[in-house]
Amino acid sequence: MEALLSQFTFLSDQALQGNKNFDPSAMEDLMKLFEIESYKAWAALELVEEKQVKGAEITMPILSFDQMGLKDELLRGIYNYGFEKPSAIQQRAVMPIINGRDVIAQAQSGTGKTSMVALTVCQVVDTASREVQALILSPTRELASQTEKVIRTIGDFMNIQAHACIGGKSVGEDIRKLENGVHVVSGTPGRVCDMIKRRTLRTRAIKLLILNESDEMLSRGFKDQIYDVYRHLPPELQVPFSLSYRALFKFVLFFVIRRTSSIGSLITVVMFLGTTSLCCLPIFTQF
Ligand SMILES: Nc1ncnc2c1ncn2[C@@H]1O[C@H](COP(=O)(O)OP(=O)(O)OP(=O)(O)O)[C@@H](O)[C@H]1O
Repeated sequence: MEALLSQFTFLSDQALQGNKNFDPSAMEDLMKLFEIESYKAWAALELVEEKQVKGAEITMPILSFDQMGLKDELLRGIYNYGFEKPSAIQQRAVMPIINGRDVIAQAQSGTGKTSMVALTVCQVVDTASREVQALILSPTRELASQTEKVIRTIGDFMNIQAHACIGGKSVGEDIRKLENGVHVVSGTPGRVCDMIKRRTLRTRAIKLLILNESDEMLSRGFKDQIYDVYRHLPPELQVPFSLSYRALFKFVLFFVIRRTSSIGSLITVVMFLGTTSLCCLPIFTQF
């Protein structure tokens, strides 16, 4: 796997630098191999107890919200929302994100990914500052606005200010809200890009860019807009991705490689396989 990854980085660097020796078909072949190898690795890991897995750095699941070291007001918001304990994906993915890692989190629908995004954002944001510190991009208006609502509800006791920046809604209202100052923006790529270009959405304090259902965003043709947004963000940005369950991993890997080959980063992959029961297979991959 390590040899594959270094070849991957080599090829993506060639692509990024516009090297004329870059061979897209070699990249495609490598992607296929990588996918097969990854799935083999995950399938093998599924057979063993998490704590016995060797050769991969493992994040142990954190079984209660109390053990996550979250802000008191956030904990109140979580319990008030009716959550008693973290779901399986939350147990694995929340801490690595809070600890500043880029994370790829993939799990079935309804397993708590949106809530995971909401609670990590609430933890990372400093409400003493009124600048936008977290940006969440989603493929649909519904998901962007649902995410914003969960953030506002969970973050209610911390007085978090979130705004949904989505196509089809009033531009004037976006401008007014953003100029008043918000901590979090959850939006669709087109409208967010527009707000950034108008300089209404100021990006200098953004430390977290979350790509919600990133596979879906890329397959809907938002790739250029995502890169456009990304270009305007500070270089030391952290980028967690969420993926729908059946996502083709390679869409995201293209983005990850493109990003990590220029700045270097540590990615945590948290995946769940199995349709009837959840298997939790965290793998750290060093690029
Ligand atoms: N820790 C938890 N405890 C109890 N309920 C939870 C928890 N996390 C999420 N839920 C609830 O489970 C449902 C699904 O959660 P969420 O929307 O976050 O999942 P999702 O994986 O993003 O789903 P989808 O892919 O369908 O959007 C919601 O009703 C949410 O309130």
